[in-house]
Amino acid sequence: MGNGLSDQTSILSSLPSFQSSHIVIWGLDCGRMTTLLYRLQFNEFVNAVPTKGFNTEKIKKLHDTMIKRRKMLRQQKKKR
Ligand SMILES: Nc1nc2c(ncn2[C@@H]2O[C@H](COP(=O)(O)OP(=O)(O)OP(=O)(O)O)[C@@H](O)[C@H]2O)c(=O)[nH]1
Ligand SMILES: [Mg+2]
Repeated sequence: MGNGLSDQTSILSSLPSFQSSHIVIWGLDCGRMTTLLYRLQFNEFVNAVPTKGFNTEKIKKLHDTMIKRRKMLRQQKKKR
């Protein structure tokens, strides 16, 4: 999942538009949850070590992505 998450924008753009939200990623050991979290946060592959407890990150990229997508949609509408 970490390496395979090549088109992050398409995944994020399928989420509903929101100002902020809490998202819990929960799964089996070595399920690549940490890899996914840091891929979303830093937009790069981080070689994660097994998590003790839990990781938490505030990701502003989601909102940025929504803004970019809205701008793109507005531009597309104007062209029509
Ligand atoms: N081959 C391969 N390995 C990956 C990929 N994504 C992540 N990994 C590796 O899989 C291992 C587990 O990833 P983690 O993100 O630590 O998994 P986790 O779900 O957080 O696991 P725990 O913290 O132990 O519960 C790490 O060694 C990663 O480097 C991938 O796309 N391909
Ligand atoms: Mg982990």
